[in-house]
Amino acid sequence: MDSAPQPSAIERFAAGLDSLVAPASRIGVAVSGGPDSLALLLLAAAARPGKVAAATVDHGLRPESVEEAAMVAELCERLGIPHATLNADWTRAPTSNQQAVARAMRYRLLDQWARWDGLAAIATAHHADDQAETLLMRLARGSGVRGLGGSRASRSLSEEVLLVRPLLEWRKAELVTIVARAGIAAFDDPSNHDPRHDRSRFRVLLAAADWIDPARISASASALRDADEALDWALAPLIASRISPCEGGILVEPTDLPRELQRRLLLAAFGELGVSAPRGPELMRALAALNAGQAVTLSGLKLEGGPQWRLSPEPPRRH
Ligand SMILES: Nc1ncnc2c1ncn2[C@@H]1O[C@H](COP(=O)(O)OP(=O)(O)OP(=O)(O)O)[C@@H](O)[C@H]1O
Repeated sequence: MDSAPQPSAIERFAAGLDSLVAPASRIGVAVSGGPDSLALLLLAAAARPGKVAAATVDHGLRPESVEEAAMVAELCERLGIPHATLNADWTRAPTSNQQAVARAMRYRLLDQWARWDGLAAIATAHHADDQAETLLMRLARGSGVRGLGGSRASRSLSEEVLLVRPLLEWRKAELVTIVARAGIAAFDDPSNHDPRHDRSRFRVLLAAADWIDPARISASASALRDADEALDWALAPLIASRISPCEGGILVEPTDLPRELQRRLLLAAFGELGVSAPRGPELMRALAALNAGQAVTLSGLKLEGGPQWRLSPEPPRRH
């Protein structure tokens, strides 16, 4: 079957993938059956022959999902690529926040599969148009540097497995062309057009504004991701030198730090006490109070301000 993308596309993809995962390593591709991940499959199969396996997660939440997984399995068989269908095993199918719950399940299953099959990394097909949608969505929610940076090209999925996104600089139209040229019919997930999802609304908005170039927005997201990584790099020695244990809690030394580093230091202190991060606006209010020398309670902690901040578990309330 001659479904291989153009040599220039394979070369471009291979260069990007090799910068994320060592060329000798076997990788897994996450293929939903949509055009983006089918293009990823074709590119990976051509760029790393014999070192690619594919998996489709059947979330069991839409009646068509069985057929979609079977179609990807059949295509992989024709391409000579090993394929696994990973079935979500819900003790209780999610009723609220379904997309986020399904995503968490998907990454868990993909990670288990990668470890079982000895794959160094899982690749997903997130692309520049996704990044642009994410940035706009998060701007509309008032996100900070981290949120606006969108998806990273590489992060750990677990201790043994990397999650890589080798298509972040590719446009969706390029991926659609690769699949169409190969004569493959992709599935269309109806939830991608569901106006109840923020992402669908921003997709429509971007498509209608032909004066906005998603690749430029994606370049901004990439610059913000670099800035976010630089801030984390600057924070690491501050965590070691400015957070210390004290009787019944921990002390934080915030003096002279810019507000964004104070904010990250405070988040690190929450982490050290085993408390998950509070919502952004709540954290900003607490930060202002601490800098004004006040005491506040947040996420079950008592925070006392001043030149040094003291964080301790909130005493149990008396009834
Ligand atoms: N059912 C699936 N089986 C295998 N891979 C999938 C499945 N759904 C999504 N993926 C992978 O994840 C990529 C992103 O998919 P999609 O944009 O639908 O997910 P998302 O939930 O919006 O993104 P994220 O996972 O970053 O939150 C796809 O291109 C594909 O590589």
